[in-house]
Amino acid sequence: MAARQTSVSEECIDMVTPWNEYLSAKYKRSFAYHTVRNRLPVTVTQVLDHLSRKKEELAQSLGEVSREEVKQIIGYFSKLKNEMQTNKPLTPFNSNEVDEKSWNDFLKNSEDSLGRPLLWFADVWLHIECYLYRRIREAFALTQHFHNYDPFRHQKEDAFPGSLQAIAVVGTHLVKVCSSMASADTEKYVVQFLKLSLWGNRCDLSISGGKEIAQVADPLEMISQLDNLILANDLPKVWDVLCKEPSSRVIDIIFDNSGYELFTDLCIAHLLIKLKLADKVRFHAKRVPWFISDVMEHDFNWLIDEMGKQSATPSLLELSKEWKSYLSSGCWSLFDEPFWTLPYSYDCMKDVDTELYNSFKESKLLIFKGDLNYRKLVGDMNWPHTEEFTVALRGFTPAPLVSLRTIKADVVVGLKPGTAEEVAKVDDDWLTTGKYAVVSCFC
Ligand SMILES: O=P(O)(O)OC[C@@]1(O)O[C@H](CO)[C@@H](O)[C@@H]1O
Ligand SMILES: [Mn+2]
Repeated sequence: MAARQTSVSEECIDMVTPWNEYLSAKYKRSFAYHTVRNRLPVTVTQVLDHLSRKKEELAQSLGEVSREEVKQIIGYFSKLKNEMQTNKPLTPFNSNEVDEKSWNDFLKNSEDSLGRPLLWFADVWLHIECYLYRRIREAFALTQHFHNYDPFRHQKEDAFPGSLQAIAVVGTHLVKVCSSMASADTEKYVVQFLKLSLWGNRCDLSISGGKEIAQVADPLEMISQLDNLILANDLPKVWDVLCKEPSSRVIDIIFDNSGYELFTDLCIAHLLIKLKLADKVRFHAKRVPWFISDVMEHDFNWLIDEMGKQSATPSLLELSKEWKSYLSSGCWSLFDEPFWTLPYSYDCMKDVDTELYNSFKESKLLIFKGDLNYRKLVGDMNWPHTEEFTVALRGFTPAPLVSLRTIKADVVVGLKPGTAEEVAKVDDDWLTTGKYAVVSCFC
């Protein structure tokens, strides 16, 4: 295999991402570069620090062997950080996980025509960033005691108390709305809860560098003031899809983050069932720790259990009970297909996971949450901002779908001519802070 240049400074070009090119850290004036250069090493360092701090505690509860394994993991992460910072080739996985062949095939097939592997600062940002989280997973997969360890769990759980008040306000509102809604108000409330879930996507621990973000105390009050920050708003189209009486009564929600955002997603699922706009909701979570705050099965069950302990808020007790019964009756179901933690954009789903793609064909509506799902929908490419969402999907249209996403990466489509320029005038960093949002629908 021929060696490629590995120096970061030689590999990167001092420019913004050109239009219609893939986002990549090779463009020094891009968010991808900032992420690979600064944000991702911080994520690895935080995991390292966490383990170093917990070493004693873990050795006491798991035994002396675990101490050796913590050392092994720390060594793995130091090496990983070095590989990233010195722009080394992306190496294959070797820990016998269920998705290993898919990942290694992907890496092999991504080599260039001379057989040179991917590099951290040269290739598609989406692939690089997903690879990092899969490598974090591998460090634990290679051990015995930490095989299923989620190094981000403490951050996800620690963020919960800060959003409890907001959860209580929204939960109490949901219960009230469901018990007394006039049919003329149905659209109003469905749209309101879709907006709550949209803005819930601001709560992502990966954008805040792992720091807790407390949710505002009254999100109902807040969302009514944020409409002008939704730069493309297809909510009316979403409502039309939901009202139609097609053969399918199944809705899919492809989760993003745990905690408050997850709670708002479950509120939508609750409302859709109560209003008989769906008979079944299928949720899709991640099977490995992902982008710090993404929902895994444990986080999902943990949230519903925690709600069931909030005796000061009867609505949360009621919802917790009802959601458990939805799960046991099969009205709600949770999946964690390996596809979501592969690096592929969604136009590849049909070939890479045909079963998942075919199951989506049965859906009335696919609801994709968050920034990373958006990047995978539009292929992590720097589309002109006025490009149509449907074009950017490049054929990924198994069923009607909507993306509810606050903008945290420098790609966005579906804007009216002039909108991007107007926003850029007032906010330099409008593409990366999560202040603005889009609701983009294909139907
Ligand atoms: O998908 P989410 O949780 O909304 O956001 C994930 C995120 O924080 O991570 C990526 C950069 O590291 C960005 O796409 C985005 O900012
Ligand atoms: Mn996320």
